[in-house]
Amino acid sequence: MEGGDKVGKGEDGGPIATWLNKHRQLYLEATRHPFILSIKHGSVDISSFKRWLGQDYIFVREFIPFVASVLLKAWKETDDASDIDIILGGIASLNDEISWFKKEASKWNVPLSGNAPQKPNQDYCRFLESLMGSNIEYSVAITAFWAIEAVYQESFSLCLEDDSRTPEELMGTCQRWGNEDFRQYCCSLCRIANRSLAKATADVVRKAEEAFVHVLEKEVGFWNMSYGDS
Ligand SMILES: Cc1ncc(CO)c(N)n1
Repeated sequence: MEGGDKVGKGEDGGPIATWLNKHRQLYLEATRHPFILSIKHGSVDISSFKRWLGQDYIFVREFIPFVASVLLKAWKETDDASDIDIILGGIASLNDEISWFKKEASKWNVPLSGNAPQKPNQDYCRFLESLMGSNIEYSVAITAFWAIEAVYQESFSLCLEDDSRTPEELMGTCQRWGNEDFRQYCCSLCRIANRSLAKATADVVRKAEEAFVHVLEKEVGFWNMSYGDS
């Protein structure tokens, strides 16, 4: 099965399906990274996993205000109340996620406080911040939001496929983002983004595509950071 088809298209086509084709190579780099494949194949280096865990906690803490900013834009710019419900659901699951990170970090002896963000993480967080301003259109922000969630969904669901040899102690991590509910949630975000883009000007659509590409690049950088040695 081709990667982008599962969480990408939603049911209504739209620009996102086109972008997934156009940027397929980069999308695959982000969703089939050697780090994820090493989890799937059972050969993952646990120190890489621990580095990813510590860094991702820092990222998720930054991701919360970003999602809050998307919620605010939705409230201002859309007349569809279900957008708010779906984004609010995302915020609720981030609340669970923070607790999960704390539990998981203590299980692996990964310190969470005083853990400095590495360069690719800083770059990614700065990019998130650049999307939080009120000058950034809802279509652009919701597209980035969808892409950020979709990369994790697509990546971790690979580790749950029947042929995977994911280590038992990493199954919880893979299920967190690879599960069916999270996939559905990503599909909802994709539909919202497509619908919003359908009403946007050509200039905004172009900016949203750019944000999508940036997310993919930042995700690759983030995986590389976890995977590298030291
Ligand atoms: C780097 C990164 N991208 C996406 C997600 C999904 O929430 C995450 N937790 N971390």
